[in-house]
Amino acid sequence: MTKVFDNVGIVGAGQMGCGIAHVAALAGYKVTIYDLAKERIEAGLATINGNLARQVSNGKLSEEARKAALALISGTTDINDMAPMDLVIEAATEDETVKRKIFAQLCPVLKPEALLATNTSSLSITRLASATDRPERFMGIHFMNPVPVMKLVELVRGIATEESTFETAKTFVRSLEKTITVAEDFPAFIVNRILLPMINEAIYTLYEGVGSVEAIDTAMKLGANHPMGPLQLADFIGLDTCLSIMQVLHDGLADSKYRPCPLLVKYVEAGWLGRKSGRGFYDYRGEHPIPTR
Ligand SMILES: CC(=O)CC(=O)SCCNC(=O)CCNC(=O)[C@H](O)C(C)(C)COP(=O)(O)OP(=O)(O)OC[C@H]1O[C@@H](n2cnc3c(N)ncnc32)[C@H](O)[C@@H]1OP(=O)(O)O
Ligand SMILES: NC(=O)C1=CN([C@@H]2O[C@H](COP(=O)(O)OP(=O)(O)OC[C@H]3O[C@@H](n4cnc5c(N)ncnc54)[C@H](OP(=O)(O)O)[C@@H]3O)[C@@H](O)[C@H]2O)C=CC1
Repeated sequence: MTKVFDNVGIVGAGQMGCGIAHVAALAGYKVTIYDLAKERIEAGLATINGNLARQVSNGKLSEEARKAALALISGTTDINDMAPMDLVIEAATEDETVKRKIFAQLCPVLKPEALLATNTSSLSITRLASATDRPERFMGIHFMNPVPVMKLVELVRGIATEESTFETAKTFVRSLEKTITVAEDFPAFIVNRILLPMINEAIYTLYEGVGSVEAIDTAMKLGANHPMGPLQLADFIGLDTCLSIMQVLHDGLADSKYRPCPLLVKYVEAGWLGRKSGRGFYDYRGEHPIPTR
């Protein structure tokens, strides 16, 4: 597959940043992951290594390809290391203030011709672009979780995104062997506009006592053939991210049907963010996940 450039920077060594680094390195890009804390980066690199090793043991990847991909990935806590990047994908926390602050620090470091993209799940691309020095070279490249497995990437242009930026992003995503869908710049785009209200409704179903965590997840897995139950999926996405997306839908579309369930708010306030914090609708701290309700 044709590579469009060599150096890809990722901001945020969370589950998405690491997943994007994983697939980009497998496609031959030199990847640098930036995050605030050294421990985050170390944990992220360990996760990538584990996921690559699993692909080797499943026969999906050769040992040589695993080693070659790992050798292409490095981590940094110094934003100045983003200077040589041709494309930077921001995959930090789903919070507009956090993302704006990152762009303010990142833009002066980048080459003028570098492309900047965000993996945001919901936020306005046009508004985020306005917080950069390059709205014409800025757009949404929205990967799905888990990135190494999910085939889709949503591409979202802001009002100022140039056609050449969009074309380069398409070539980049195709070089990762992902399928593209194009969404307009409306709150939460396509996948999350449809998926998150379903998850929020599952949380209301729990909140109103219609079913237990286990009943709701079993119902949707066996009754609707979903690979994961909606509460299991919410924990997998991260409850903070789910809440942020619902808030963007609620604020952006001004319709009460998007009101985040108060139980979701409570879990996030408790720091029960799902798998990444060890507890959400399930408790992951033991050998097997145990429903928390
Ligand atoms: C919030 C947003 O902005 C947008 C989003 O991403 S919304 C979320 C979209 N994602 C989904 O809806 C995921 C729904 N769940 C699924 O599709 C499946 O449960 C799943 C693919 C995650 C796991 O599938 P499964 O059959 O239960 O598990 P399993 O057989 O162990 O894994 C299947 C593959 O996924 C891989 N995998 C599972 N979890 C993984 C992870 N966290 N990271 C990387 N790879 C993972 C496994 O290694 C395996 O790979 P191979 O096929 O190469 O062997
Ligand atoms: N989870 C999902 O299923 C999906 C998420 N997304 C989107 O991808 C983005 C990342 O999500 P996800 O990976 O799940 O989130 P995570 O919480 O797993 O990771 C976010 C990472 O960003 C780091 N971070 C926070 N602030 C900064 C900063 N100023 N500079 C550098 N790094 C920072 C966090 O560090 P710390 O924890 O120390 O704050 C953390 O390591 C979000 O925009 C989300 O909406 C898109 C598709 C799917």
